Amino acid sequence: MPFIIAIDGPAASGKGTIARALAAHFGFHHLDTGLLYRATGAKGGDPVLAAQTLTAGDLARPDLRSAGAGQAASRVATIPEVRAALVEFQRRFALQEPGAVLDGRDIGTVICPDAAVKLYVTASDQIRAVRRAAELGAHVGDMLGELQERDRRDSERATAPLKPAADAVVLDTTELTIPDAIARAIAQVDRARA
Ligand SMILES: Nc1ncnc2c1ncn2[C@@H]1O[C@H](COP(=O)(O)OP(=O)(O)OP(=O)(O)O)[C@@H](O)[C@H]1O
Ligand SMILES: Nc1ccn([C@@H]2O[C@H](COP(=O)(O)O)[C@@H](O)[C@H]2O)c(=O)n1
Repeated sequence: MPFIIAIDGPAASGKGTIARALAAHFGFHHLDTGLLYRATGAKGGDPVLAAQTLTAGDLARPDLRSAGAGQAASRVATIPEVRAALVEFQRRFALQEPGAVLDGRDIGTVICPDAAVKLYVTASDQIRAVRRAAELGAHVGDMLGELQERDRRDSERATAPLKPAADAVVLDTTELTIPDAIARAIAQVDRARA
């Protein structure tokens, strides 16, 4: 039985940083599920058809990390048929041996409700905006508005809204360095594997 780690949380909270580090530490596969929605939004045309026909090339577009691609992703992510088109790929990915780490918004609640470890990674709005602004070379105020708008859309949508799973461990990275946040996540996984 593969070991599944589900990581959810709001935008720029540090999910991807922790997910990549856990995958490297434990030798697991990693899927950044946000990339599926970013690629769907960036493809244009009918979003449902875009999600149904995603290719490796779509996921390798160089413009997917932009704030605009994040906004487009969160709009198509409100469409139930788009989400449905992406479920099977994510669940199949999660079943790879020896284990997999998936990060997104609905991994612990919808995609992998039986995951062995569920982390809900969060941080204050302000610190997330500062970190994302540094990453993209953008203004903190612009990033703050962008993140808050996306979080609101993600939390308020009817299908698979952003929320912690009832059995998720909350990891607030506001006051944590990257190595400290990773160490806490590794400790949670070690505890579950013991
Ligand atoms: N604990 C931390 N301390 C300082 N910077 C951090 C910390 N965690 C992550 N970062 C930085 O914050 C930015 C956002 O982190 P990351 O991309 O991991 O977030 P995310 O939740 O995966 O974002 P998204 O929702 O857009 O996929 C990155 O530049 C990352 O290096
Ligand atoms: N499991 C997921 C993952 C992502 N989304 C939507 O995609 C947007 C971009 O995600 P990032 O992780 O790359 O920031 C995000 O704002 C969500 O709207 C999702 O719905 N479910």
